[in-house]
Amino acid sequence: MAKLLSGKEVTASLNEEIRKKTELLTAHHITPKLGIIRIGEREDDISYERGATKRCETLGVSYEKFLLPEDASEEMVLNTIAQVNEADDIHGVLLFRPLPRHLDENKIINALAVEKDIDGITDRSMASVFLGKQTGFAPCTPSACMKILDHYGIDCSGKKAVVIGRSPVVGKPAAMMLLQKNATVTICHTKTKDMPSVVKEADIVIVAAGRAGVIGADYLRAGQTVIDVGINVNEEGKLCGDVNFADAEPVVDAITPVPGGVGSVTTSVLIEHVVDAALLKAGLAIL
Ligand SMILES: Nc1nc(=O)c2c([nH]1)NC[C@@H]1CN(c3ccc(C(=O)N[C@@H](CCC(=O)O)C(=O)O)cc3)C=[N+]21
Repeated sequence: MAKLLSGKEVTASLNEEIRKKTELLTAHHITPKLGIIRIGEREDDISYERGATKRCETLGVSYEKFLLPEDASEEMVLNTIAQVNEADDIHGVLLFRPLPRHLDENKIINALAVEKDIDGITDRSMASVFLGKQTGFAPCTPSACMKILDHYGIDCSGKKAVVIGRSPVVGKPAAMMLLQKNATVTICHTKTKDMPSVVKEADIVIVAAGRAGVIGADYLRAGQTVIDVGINVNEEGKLCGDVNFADAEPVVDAITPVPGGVGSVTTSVLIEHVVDAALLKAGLAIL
């Protein structure tokens, strides 16, 4: 039976740190504020938004939503970004991805002020992750994976790590963060040959495949730590990961559940980044 890596436990300790930081801000009459830009009505954007606004409320962070229709023009979106960039009271911005197909994602993302880019989506933020520098915020989801490994004292140095998925939001930055922790890193993707045997070699597996339950026992072995990034809704309407939990759990050493794993930590990291952005702006912290 695997050790359960509870996101709730990591979230609880992160929330403690966030509270200390908001107290410092309050002492300086500053309320940290999150700006949320959502284009359209995508179900997973809305569930992330619901989680984030709820967490804002419990942690004393304010927020403002900027909701645009699915068919919003590039000009409308760029105007909204200019508005949040200029808003003196907004410290960090969450712009949901992917954007609707008719929009130039690269142009829009890079219009966001880098100091407000708390989900590390701009090229400049991403470059700091790839260069191992702390000059911007790292994307929240791979950061949440690292927080879970740190919290449970899972040492990556010299270990074989496999990341399944190469998306700019999760897979690629996760691989760079594992490299920063001195792991030997392999990235698997849809063109990888004989993925099960590659994944079996790993000591640490980060799964961001983007498809429900696709990683089963044939990919896994005893001794592994498995971090499941997937948040999918199955036929019964229940949340499930990219790992087939029932198959994996009896085999591996440690695994994150879904729900209650990476997703809940991601939301806390997002709020921590808003608070950090407010501290940085006020000169109360340095990166
Ligand atoms: N720029 C950008 N960054 C993202 O990270 C991003 C995005 N766009 N677009 C949408 C997807 C989807 N996504 C979710 C995160 C948490 C829950 C979620 O359900 N969270 C629950 C916990 C779920 C659990 O316990 O596993 C909560 O926070 O309470 C859902 C979906 C992020 N994404």
